[in-house]
Amino acid sequence: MAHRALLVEDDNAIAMVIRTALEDEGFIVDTSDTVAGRDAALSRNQYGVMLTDVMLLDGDGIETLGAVRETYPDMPVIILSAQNTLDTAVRATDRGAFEYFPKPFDLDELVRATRQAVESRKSSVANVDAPGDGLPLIGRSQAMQDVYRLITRVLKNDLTVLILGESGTGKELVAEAIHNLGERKAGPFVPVNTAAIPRELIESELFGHEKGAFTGAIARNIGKFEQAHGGTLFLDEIGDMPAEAQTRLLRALQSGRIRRVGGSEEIAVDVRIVAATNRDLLPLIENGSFREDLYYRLNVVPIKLPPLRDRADDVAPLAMHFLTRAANEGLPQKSLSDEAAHLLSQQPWRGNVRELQNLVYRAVLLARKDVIDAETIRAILDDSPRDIADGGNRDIGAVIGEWLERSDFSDGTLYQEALAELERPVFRHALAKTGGNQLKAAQMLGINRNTLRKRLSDLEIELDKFSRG
Ligand SMILES: Nc1ncnc2c1ncn2[C@@H]1O[C@H](COP(=O)(O)OP(=O)(O)OP(=O)(O)O)[C@@H](O)[C@H]1O
Repeated sequence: MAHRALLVEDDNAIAMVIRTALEDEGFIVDTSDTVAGRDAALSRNQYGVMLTDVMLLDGDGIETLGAVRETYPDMPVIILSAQNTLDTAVRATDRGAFEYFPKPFDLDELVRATRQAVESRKSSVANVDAPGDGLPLIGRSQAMQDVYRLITRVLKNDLTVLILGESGTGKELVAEAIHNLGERKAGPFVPVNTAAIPRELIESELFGHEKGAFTGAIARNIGKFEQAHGGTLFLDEIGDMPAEAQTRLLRALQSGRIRRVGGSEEIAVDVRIVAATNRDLLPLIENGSFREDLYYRLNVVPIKLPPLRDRADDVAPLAMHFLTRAANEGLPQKSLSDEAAHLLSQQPWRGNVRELQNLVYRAVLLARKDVIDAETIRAILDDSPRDIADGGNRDIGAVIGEWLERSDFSDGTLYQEALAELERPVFRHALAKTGGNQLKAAQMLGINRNTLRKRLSDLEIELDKFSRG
């Protein structure tokens, strides 16, 4: 049986393209370009699915969707939007949209979703509170649109989410958005950085301990799982979790119960798990340092955050966002010249959004005029760890050859000098990657934090070049 679809779109060209594609698929398609026309069509015919634009000639297709959903609760609605913000995506799904397609969209994917919608006839979302002031996630690139769509799919359920992406891509921000926009928002959001806790304390951190459980356990301690009861537990840097803790975590996830270290009682906990890592877990599974069964438990809904260099369109809006934020924090109000914005959009951003944020704050402090120009940006970039780190790409053999031409190293320092030449770019890369976070840098390097601090001082590496603000 042919399905009837209602297409509400005021851009004639887009309407024509979608209509043709759907008709090719066997749909009978009616079109309308206004809210009033839509309502009239709905009252005349029964539709298997409606596809609607947001901004229509006489109103907002999302704002008026609630009434449509009330009258036709079984009709799936697909939103087509040029306002590609997380807010629009959330607004759309809150009003009961089945799917959300940011423009420009992939036509094949839209047709597939339309077919799926009429076949399942399920309305994905019931009435939900307005999203409130959810955290801002800036960026309208296609890659971020995909992220927003995934986020909206996990807001009304408790599915475990695994957020993947390089350091500084916004994994924690996404985890917070899932919590703050979801149904557990009244409960606690409890982040745990599993890499930052000493190995011997991680179980007690997660599950708590009873008084006297081990030397130093002078009082009962409630772990993160129990603290997150009714809310969301955000397990960050999950790829760095020690093996024993992985086993206990898996057991807790399977049973929904935890046991405090040194305790005998099993305690039921109601938590939503959102995990994140900047490491590629598959090789860790292969080499035995990450449990495969835990991986499958966590990887129910993977959300991959793209590196900033793959979404150059997002750079300028993010920079503007940080300028506003800096001003709200009491720093001088600055704007960005077009040339400066263009220059920023061309950088490789190895430290991703965090690196951009640090740079914008430095620019705000450095710029003498109200408008941050390309020259100021260039000066910061030239002075940044990236350049110095790239210096490490020089062939170390050639460098040593040059030294030996100039000196016979009779003072016996060749070995030390050569090591320092190697260490400098390694440390700088590690610090650039972690936005100046010494703990994380030390973990990446596999050296003690105090050793790192000492070497940084010996090598006269200035930390503030890498850190925020
Ligand atoms: N899309 C975004 N919009 C606005 N701010 C962002 C966005 N993405 C990241 N940020 C900001 O960049 C900084 C780094 O983000 P976040 O801490 O979430 O990254 P992460 O991926 O968890 O990093 P790590 O793996 O190093 O812990 C934060 O200050 C965050 O607010």
